[in-house]
Amino acid sequence: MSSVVIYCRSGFENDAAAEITFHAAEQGFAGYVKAKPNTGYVIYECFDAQHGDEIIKKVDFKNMVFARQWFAGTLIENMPVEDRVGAVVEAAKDFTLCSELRVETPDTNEGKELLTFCKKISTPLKKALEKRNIVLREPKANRPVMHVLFLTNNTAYVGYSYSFNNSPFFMGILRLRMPSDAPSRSTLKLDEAFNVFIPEQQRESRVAAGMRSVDLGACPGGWTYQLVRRGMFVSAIDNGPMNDDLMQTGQVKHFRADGFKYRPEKRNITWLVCDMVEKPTKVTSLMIDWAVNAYAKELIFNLKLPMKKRFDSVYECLSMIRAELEKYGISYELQAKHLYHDREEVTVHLNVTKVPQSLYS
Ligand SMILES: C[S@@+](CC[C@H](N)C(=O)[O-])C[C@H]1O[C@@H](n2cnc3c(N)ncnc32)[C@H](O)[C@@H]1O
Repeated sequence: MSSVVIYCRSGFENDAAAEITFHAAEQGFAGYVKAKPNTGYVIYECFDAQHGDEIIKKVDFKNMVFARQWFAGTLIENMPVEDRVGAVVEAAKDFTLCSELRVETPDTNEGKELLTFCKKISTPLKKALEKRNIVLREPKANRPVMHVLFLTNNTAYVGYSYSFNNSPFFMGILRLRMPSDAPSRSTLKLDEAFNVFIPEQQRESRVAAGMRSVDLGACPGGWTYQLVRRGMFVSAIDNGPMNDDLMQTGQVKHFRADGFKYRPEKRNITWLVCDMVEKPTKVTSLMIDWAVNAYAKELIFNLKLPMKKRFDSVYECLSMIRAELEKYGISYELQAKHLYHDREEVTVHLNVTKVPQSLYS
């Protein structure tokens, strides 16, 4: 496979392009990017036909911030309208047996118009692929996922991703229902972050009732709502007005204070979340301070992106975190993602797994 197809939010093609170029080069691969503004995807063309497959194995998908999904594939153009199924099957004939088929489109208005067609073709296509032993009848773990990304009704990229290194979601999008009693739509960002960053089998223990948390820039309370919903006690820091129903739960204490100055009295906070609108490097420095001083164990925060050089800005902040934590000998896991519910921002998760006690005692 000579192409890597990367899905992103429409308008972020340059950032997704810069990101795949960076990671491919870091792993020693050479190629070039084809990207058009507002198409919702970019293509990384490898100089060596084998490299598409190797890139989606060797570059850790968790390190891709702007990519919602990716796969290694080839472009099929001018499919005969009377036999598009045959054209896709022919393009996939040498694939390793895949566990499932996802017939997708870019997440754009044009893409949405194609979704009905995608649904319609899915059933005959799946049947034909099953017959040729390209896709299994029943999904099975630890097998590649086959993707068909329709760009028009007779043009598509056909390929596969590896289930150990991809997004588990259709079109790379986790769709969540907006709770009717949540105080703001931002609530979905934190809900999505918990779902994307914390593996399902660990969620019950790591995002648990009774934990203490701090929400910096909490008002009107969309993020606090998610913490309360999960049974946590929340210190909500903001000068603005907090949603009344949340205050009634008895789980929330509202402090009218500056989120950049507030620090907890005790080191008993599991979760720090932060949605203050400020320069990304300023928020990053604050998060580093909380991590280095062991004020919280797990942190989720948003970095509001500048208009230009968004890739550079995010990677600068991630480098700052790595450099500081490593300097202090702190063990951690760090992940950042341009979530589906994020717009001009990315969400970062920092899990501090070990802080040398000498740092804060
Ligand atoms: C994007 S809103 C947060 C929305 C919230 N996460 C929700 O889901 O409802 C940003 C909030 O940060 C607060 N804020 C900005 N700077 C702050 C600061 N220095 N200290 C405390 N709060 C701050 C603002 O008052 C505002 O309510």
